Amino acid sequence: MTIMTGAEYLERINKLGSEVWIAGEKVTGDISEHPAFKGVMKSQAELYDMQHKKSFIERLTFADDKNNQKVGISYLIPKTRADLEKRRNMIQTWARYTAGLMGRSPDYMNTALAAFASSVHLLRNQPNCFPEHLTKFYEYAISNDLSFTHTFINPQNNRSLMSFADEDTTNARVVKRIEEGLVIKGAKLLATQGGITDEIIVFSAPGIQDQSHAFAFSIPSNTEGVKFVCRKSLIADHSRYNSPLSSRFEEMDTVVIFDNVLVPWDRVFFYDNIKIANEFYKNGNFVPFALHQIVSRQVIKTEFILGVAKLIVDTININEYQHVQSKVSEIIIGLESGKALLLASELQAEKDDRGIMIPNRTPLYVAVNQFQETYPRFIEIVQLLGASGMINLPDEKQFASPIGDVLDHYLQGFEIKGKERVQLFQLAFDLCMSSFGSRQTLYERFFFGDPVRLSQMIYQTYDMEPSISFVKEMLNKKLT
Ligand SMILES: Cc1cc2nc3c(=O)[nH]c(=O)nc-3n(C[C@H](O)[C@H](O)[C@H](O)COP(=O)(O)OP(=O)(O)OC[C@H]3O[C@@H](n4cnc5c(N)ncnc54)[C@H](O)[C@@H]3O)c2cc1C
Repeated sequence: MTIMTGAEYLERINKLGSEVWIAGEKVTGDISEHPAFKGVMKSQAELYDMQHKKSFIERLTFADDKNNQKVGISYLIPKTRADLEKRRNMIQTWARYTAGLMGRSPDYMNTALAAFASSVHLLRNQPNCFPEHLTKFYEYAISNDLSFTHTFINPQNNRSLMSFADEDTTNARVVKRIEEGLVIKGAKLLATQGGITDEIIVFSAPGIQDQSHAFAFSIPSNTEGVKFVCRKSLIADHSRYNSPLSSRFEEMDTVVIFDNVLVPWDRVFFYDNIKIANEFYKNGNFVPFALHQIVSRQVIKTEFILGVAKLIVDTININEYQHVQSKVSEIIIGLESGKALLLASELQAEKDDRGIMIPNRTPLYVAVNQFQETYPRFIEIVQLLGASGMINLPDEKQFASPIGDVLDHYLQGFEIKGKERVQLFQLAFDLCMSSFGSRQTLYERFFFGDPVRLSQMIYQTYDMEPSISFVKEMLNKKLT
């Protein structure tokens, strides 16, 4: 097999029949027909179909000569700056289709797996590490265009620095090491799209101190004992007019429970190695490659929010007010900064010893940390511009009813009919005020981790020596 079609994705996930719990019931039958999943699975399927369309094939795939097949660029391990540009174009093409609202479009985890595979050297000759399993699995994933979710965060029961002193009864951990593989028991807090992907990649949370928590592996989502427990669905309505975003892009978040799950050895990448667990992500290529994907998507999302803001401004004709212009400019500044930081990461990319082109992580760290603050502000700006228009939104049925013509008249905007104006504001509501929109804000606030610790990471990893020397030189300079 080579690149997957949408129909193949749907068929595969339905066939898996993973254990998914929602509203107190186990999903039975085709999950792609379930009201909570059908929108997002359809969108995901459409992304896969794009890989086959003449107009997108060049942007989304490359020829893997070794295996004589077409492969999604999301799996590409870049060797040149041109490869990085190709990656950016692929990510942004898919992101444009979802307005950047699907943080777990397939490229996110494909990129992560490619990053892991390009860091296998860190596992070589280390205790309890299996670099060959990772390489083989990466090739298998490419050949089958596998879809993934991932989970690493532990349940939020005790975040104290001393939590390791308590007995662990909740976190997913290795409870047995047997001939067939590892046995995992416990939970991981979050897997977005849990239960609607082929596989789940599971790895340790940062800063672990217990050997039994130090692992990385991938298993099929329907592995015996794996349970995905959903939150409530955030789809208000399946009508594209009433809920244009949540009806298509509500990804679902799940708690993942491992009930004595057997992970076969050939799927274990490492285990019982605290040093590797803490260093593999930090020193490998995961951070720069994942961040390059995230920032590429966030740029498209910002472009979308700018469009929403400007259309609201035009629709109620508030262009002339200075504060309105300043507010829209804030979004423009965010957009242009994001684009510049993304390009800076590519321009400053360097090849590592193995010839892999690594985008510079510093501008990407800055971009993602900045977005954690600016995204909620962009949402606030749309609310401030839209005002009461954000809430007074008759639905599609009202416009189709005998009162529709009257509404069309009284709810008209500047040079636009009522139904069209309300459609725009429905979209703004879904982006900023619906349950779906609120989750989007939380998502971006915590994308790639807690903003507090992310900014600390920038402090800890930034090379400030040139600035220090600069000041020291200035202090010692004698006047002539
Ligand atoms: C919508 C959404 C989707 C997500 N999807 C996924 C997914 O698919 N897979 C996945 O694995 N994860 C996912 N996550 C989890 C995400 O990675 C985490 O939210 C993020 O890493 C922060 O961790 P936490 O939520 O456990 O927050 P916590 O670590 O519990 O933080 C809670 C609060 O305590 C403070 N705090 C805690 N510990 C410290 C400390 N040591 N020092 C200073 N302050 C501290 C934080 O600053 C914060 O204010 C998702 C999160 C959200 C919101």
